Formats: sequence, C-alpha cells, structure tokens
Amino acid sequence: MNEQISADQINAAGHLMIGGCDAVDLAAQYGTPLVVYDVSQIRQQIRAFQRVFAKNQVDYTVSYASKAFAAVAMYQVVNQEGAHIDVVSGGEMYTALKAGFPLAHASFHGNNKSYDELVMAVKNHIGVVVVDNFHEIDLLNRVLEELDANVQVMLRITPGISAHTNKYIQTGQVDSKFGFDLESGQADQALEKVQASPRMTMIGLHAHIGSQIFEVAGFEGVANKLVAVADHWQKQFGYRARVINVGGGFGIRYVKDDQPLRPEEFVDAIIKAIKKAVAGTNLGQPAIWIEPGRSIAGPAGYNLYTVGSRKDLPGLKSYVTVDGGMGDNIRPALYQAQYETVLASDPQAPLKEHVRLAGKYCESGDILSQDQALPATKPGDILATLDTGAYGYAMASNYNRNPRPAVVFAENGHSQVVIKRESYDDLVHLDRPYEGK
Ligand SMILES: Cc1ncc(COP(=O)(O)O)c(C=O)c1O
Ligand SMILES: N[C@@H](CCCC[NH3+])C(=O)O
Repeated sequence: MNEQISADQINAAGHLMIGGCDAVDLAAQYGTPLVVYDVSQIRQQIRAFQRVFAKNQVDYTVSYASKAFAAVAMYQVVNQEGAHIDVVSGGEMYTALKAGFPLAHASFHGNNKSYDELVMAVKNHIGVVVVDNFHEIDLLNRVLEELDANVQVMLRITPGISAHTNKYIQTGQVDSKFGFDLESGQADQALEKVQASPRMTMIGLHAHIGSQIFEVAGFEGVANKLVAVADHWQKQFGYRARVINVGGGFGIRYVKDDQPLRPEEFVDAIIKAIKKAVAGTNLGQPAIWIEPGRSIAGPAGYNLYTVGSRKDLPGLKSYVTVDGGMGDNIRPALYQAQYETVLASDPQAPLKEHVRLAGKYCESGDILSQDQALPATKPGDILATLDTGAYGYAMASNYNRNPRPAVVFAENGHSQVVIKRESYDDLVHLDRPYEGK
C-alpha cells in the first residue's frame, strides 16, 4: 500500500489521477517522459503558508524560490495566489516578465550577479536585490548611478548554522560561497557600505541555511541569529531592520522513511521564535519573509515514464529501464535522492519485486531508484515517479542529445501543455556547421 497516494487519487478504472486527469491518458495524449503538475496542490501549499502568517498576525511575504521550477505558467499561478518570487538569474527574470509577473514582487538572489543582470533587474523595478558580496555592492552602485535609479536591498548573512542535509545543499555554514560572514565582521562592513550608498535602501536581513531540512531547530536557530544581528545593528549603527527573511529549505516527504513536519508547521515555529526573540529588543515586530521552493513545487510534480527493456541477472537485483532518467531528474545521481515510483494503471497493485529503476542515459549512475518495489511490469506500462516537482525539470539537460520532456499542468480535470517537448530540431537549433579551413 503506497501511503503517498490517497484514495481520491485513484479513479474508477483504478488509475492514478493527477489534477483530476487520468495519468495513463495523459501519457497517451502527450507522450512520455512527461512532467505533470497538479496545479491545485501548488495553490494549496501557497495558501497554507499564507494562512499560518495570518493566524499569527504578522506582516509577511511568501516568496516562491522559483529555481525549484520556473516556467511562464508557474509564475502566472504564483502571481494569481498573491505570492512573491525569488529569482537567481536573468533567465528567471525574463521568464517572469514574459508571464506578466510584476518584478516589484521579486527578490533577486545570487552570489555572482552580472552587470547585465543587475541592469535588467533595476530597469524592471525589481522589488529587492538580496546583496551577497562586496563586489556586488560596488557593481550595483555603478548600475544605479548609470541608470539614475534607486533600489531596495537586503543583505544575505551566513549565519554559521550547518543544516542537517546533503552537503551539496547546505548553505548556512561559515565555509560557504554565499553571503556575508558574521564572525569576521564582514556583515557589519557590508551594512556600513550599503548605508553609505544614497541609492540603496536597506530593508532587512536574509539567511538561507540549506534545502530539504527536517529539523525545526535549524530554522529556530536562524531566526534567533537574524534577530540578534538586527538587534546588534540597531544598537551599534542605529539601523532598524524592517524585514527578517529566513529563506526556504522546508523538507518534504519523498519516501516513507521521510517524516517531516508539514511545511507550514516549520513556518509556525519560525514565526514564534522571531516573535519571542524580538520581544527582548527594541526592534518592534519586523515583517517575516520566507522563500519556499521545494515545498511548493515538489509534491505537486509527477514524472511519467514508459517501461522498456529489462535485465535479469542470477542472484542480483533486476534492472527495469524507462524512457527517461537523469536528463529529466538528475537528483538521484547527484544527491542519492530517493523517490517512490508506482504503476500508473494500478498504483496500489500488490508489489511483486524489488528492482533497480534505470534510466536510458549512457551512464551507470543513471539509476532513478536503487531499490524500487513494483508489481509485475511489462514494456509499455506507464510508471509515475512521485514528488518530482522541485529541481527535476528545473535541472533537466539534453545529455546524450535527448530532448527535454514536455510539462503539463493539470487542474480540475483539465490538462494543458505549459512547456513544449523539445524536438530534434530544437536540439540542433543553436548548432552551426564548422566552416574551418
Ligand atoms: C536563497 C534561497 N532561498 C530559497 C531557496 C529554496 O529552498 P527550498 O527549495 O529548499 O525551499 C534556496 C535554495 O535552496 C535558496 O538558495
Ligand atoms: N537542487 C537542489 C536544491 C538546491 C537549492 C538551491 N539553493 C536539490 O535538488 O535538492
């Protein structure tokens, strides 16, 4: 019995439903590999975050970390729900602009924002630039002078908190490429530099300790640390922070051993920690901003595949191979990430065997799951990998010149392609014949 599939996700034919659509039909209609989002799940998670702030009566911003999954349609949905976004590149900004997303509701992150990206952000009236390093302060000052413009900024602080997660997705420890260090005094220097700029308005502090975090203590730690820094800045420099931005990182359930709190419960704990910490200061209650990516996009996403070849070896686990793999979901190969996969035509079918679920890429590491329990399968069956919505399509590649899959949004029984499947022509679109001597 797969606990990640609820009874109302199975239709009369016994098939998996996504956004009110039959997953087997979606695969037949749009082809595989296919990425499908249940749009109402995206909306529900954003609303759950908003409700927890309303309940605690604090000024807030829910800012979707769009690196988890960015597309014109996704920015539209986030905008409809009244959430903000964070962007980390010119490409994300451009996509948001194409979606009609007001960049005044966007924060611009990154540890090496380029001159051109800063120009784009400032010209399009970005809401906040989250300043990461000294080079950026100088570059941004230059851009603001040249454009005769002003901008709101936050400073990204490295809080010296190591999140308990894969080391490739930890970002809060002192030895990190992101943000201004506290201990060495860099954060204080950065505040003085930003305050000395007549064109920057400093609205608050930001920290992000990592991703796929299950322990609430890390988030309470970052909340306390940011309030302590804000208190120090008020006493030392007379600067009063209006915003405390604790980043994202709320862990989600991929497999049954994962037992995180619900994302909004992490946020409830953060709000309470900040309220308690500011009570001992003269800061007043700052606005609290969060930047969830995975928890909004992840559980809403499904990757559909068609089963192809199979390899059985005496005494060893069999390989069942699908028509996608590391090109549409690099996370198992990159972080040993685990997922659950079900048979779309019968997600609750009795399980018959444990297999290695392999991808089609020319790479031994292209294994979507090292140990997936499945019912009997045959070529042509449709498999659905669950909870793939964050950092799946977003990190997709054309490795082996495989076209990237289509992305479909499904909601209330309607489905629509929101990113077209790449064609072979798309793959050679940027190529130019070599005209050497
Ligand atoms: C600055 C910042 N904010 C938010 C996020 C989103 O994190 P998550 O997708 O784990 O919620 C990230 C990525 O880890 C990040 O770097
Ligand atoms: N790509 C990572 C998360 C990185 C978050 C970026 N700040 C993952 O799939 O878990």
